[in-house]
Amino acid sequence: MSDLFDSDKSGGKKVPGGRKGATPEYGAQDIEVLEGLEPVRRRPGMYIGGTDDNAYHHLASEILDNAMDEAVAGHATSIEMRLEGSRTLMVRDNGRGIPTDPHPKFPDKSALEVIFTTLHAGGKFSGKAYDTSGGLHGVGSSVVNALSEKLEVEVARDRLLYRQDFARGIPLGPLAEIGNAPNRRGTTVRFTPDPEIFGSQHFSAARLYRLCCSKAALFRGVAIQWKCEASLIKAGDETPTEALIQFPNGLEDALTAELGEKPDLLSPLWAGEAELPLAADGRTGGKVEWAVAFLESGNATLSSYCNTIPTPQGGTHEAGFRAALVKGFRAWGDQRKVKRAAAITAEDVMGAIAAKLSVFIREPQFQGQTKDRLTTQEATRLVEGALRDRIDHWLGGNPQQADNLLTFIVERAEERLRRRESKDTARKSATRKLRLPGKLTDCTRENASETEIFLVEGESAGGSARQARDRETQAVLPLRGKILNVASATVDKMRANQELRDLTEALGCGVGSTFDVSKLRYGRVIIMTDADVDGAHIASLLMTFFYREMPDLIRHGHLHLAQPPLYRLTHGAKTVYAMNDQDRERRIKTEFKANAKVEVSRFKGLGEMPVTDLKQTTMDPARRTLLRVVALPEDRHTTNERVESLMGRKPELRFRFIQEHARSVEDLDV
Ligand SMILES: Nc1ncnc2c1ncn2[C@@H]1O[C@H](COP(=O)(O)OP(=O)(O)OP(=O)(O)O)[C@@H](O)[C@H]1O
Ligand SMILES: [Mg+2]
Ligand SMILES: [Mg+2]
Repeated sequence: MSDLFDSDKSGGKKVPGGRKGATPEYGAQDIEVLEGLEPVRRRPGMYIGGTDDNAYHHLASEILDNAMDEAVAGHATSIEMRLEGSRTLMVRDNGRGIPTDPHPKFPDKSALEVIFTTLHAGGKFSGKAYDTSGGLHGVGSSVVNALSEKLEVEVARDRLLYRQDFARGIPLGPLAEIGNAPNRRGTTVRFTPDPEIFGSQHFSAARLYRLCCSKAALFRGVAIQWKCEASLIKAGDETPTEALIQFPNGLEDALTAELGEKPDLLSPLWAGEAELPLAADGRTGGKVEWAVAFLESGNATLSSYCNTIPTPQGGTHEAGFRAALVKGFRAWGDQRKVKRAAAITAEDVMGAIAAKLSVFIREPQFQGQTKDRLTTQEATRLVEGALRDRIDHWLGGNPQQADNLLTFIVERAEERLRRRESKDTARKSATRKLRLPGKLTDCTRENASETEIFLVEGESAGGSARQARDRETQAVLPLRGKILNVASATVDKMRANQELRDLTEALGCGVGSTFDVSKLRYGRVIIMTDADVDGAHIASLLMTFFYREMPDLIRHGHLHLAQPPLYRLTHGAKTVYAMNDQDRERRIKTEFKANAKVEVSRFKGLGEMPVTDLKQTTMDPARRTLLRVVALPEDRHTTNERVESLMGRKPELRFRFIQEHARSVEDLDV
């Protein structure tokens, strides 16, 4: 195992004659296969979400969760947690005891050893030994073992006492029978997290005590005995040194305790539990339990759990809970003919409650091993289904109280609508948040008149433009090389074209008869194509599109052409850019000494131009030159005709350009 760490052995050969600083050849010898528990020690983040304080305490959760699973399955009634030193924790339960017999697949090892030394070994995959367990991956015990400097397991089972010790995941000997245990059964795990992984971190008594309280509240059938040496409790911390933690009324007790002495309740708590429908095979479908306090102050909180595992990031069970509540209040409003209740959203209800929600379901799915979010799709429907009737029933049971709550929530909804309205007008419709195309890289400034959008040709130019831009004021939208030739396309075909749709969405101002210049999201729309024939063609197509579909955009002076150079001329320290061949010759003559050997490089496209060059010459508002597009002040009808007939060749002739320098704007005949 240790030679996995030995980079000399796994390092590849150097490439002969390779570039200076080149990496060694990359081949099969670079692909490592980590065995046993090695992956856990090498990448703890994948298993416990990091190596910080949360990760450290997650180790305690894993062991406690296993004891809880045993209790929830109906096999244990009592759990003990003892903080024995700042880094040593003991967890004991009176459950069935981890199986100690030889494992069928590994006859020379006990099941216990397999569980603690093998990833993905567990009794919770099939649902035969456990119904609604928090454990499901079969990695918890082995991960804690791998990350512990030492770990001891003691199992009392079949009147015998067994024990096995480990160090950093490696057994120090086989599972041994160490005596009789006539009146005892269950599992004890004692472990010390490895400072090699966690540095000088240690357990927080307060945090562990809170963990025990929340677990006990989630399952009334268990009592948790807490013990901790007084020296391990910080000064001023009220954590007891010893306590028997039990909540006979489950979540309701826990919520009451959490709300403190004088909660600003609008009604008594709404709490209860319900069975979930039986599974197809007739086994338990699990259950849902909840406690909800409606609060005047709106200090909203929601703690949710699945199979006693906290889900701080919510998930599908919370979605079902929210849906049941909001539908319940809307239905009550309907029944009481309160029209305004239709405006209630989940946000209005959830913002008015402090609540706890706990579900027990079979084969839950979580995001990752830290299980922060429940992803089981079915949970939404199950929870909503179980709670819908219950809330109707609760509201209907006390109409006076239900009306009061409804009024409170409707007021919240109306306040929300008012807030949104005033915010909308303040933010100006021009910068309204719209559905924006995915390939748009937007700028951060809100005020439309101070921003600009670059329309560029293709992804690679888009990449350069994104790097060269000013994130605050410049947005970038890459368009696929050849856009539709709008002059010859029907309106339907044009509107179905994805590139043009993305463009329209990004601008936000609509097209044709729905065009509204006040909704334009940017002050300047800048076409930035390569300085070659293709680039000019694409620019013409775009100008024609604007001319046909958003003529006012041009009339109000929003449309511009960027002027990227085609050449870079260097001699010594001096660098000059040239727009075209003519410009190049002129500049070589005028800007450099006669007979100087000027180095000329031609940019193949914007995508190949170094980002700093692109910024300096074309994008930086302080140095660039822009052409403003102005439609010839002709009768609209004739211009239109001429555009149609000329399109595909040189429609830009139909426009006049005004050159805008960084600081001055001057008319220019092109
Ligand atoms: N305290 C215990 N009492 C009885 N059996 C236990 C106990 N702790 C662990 N086990 C057994 O060991 C198995 C492996 O535990 P482990 O924590 O590694 O995985 P898991 O609980 O199945 O899943 P997860 O990785 O999600 O926690 C469990 O499935 C269970 O069969
Ligand atoms: Mg587990
Ligand atoms: Mg395991």
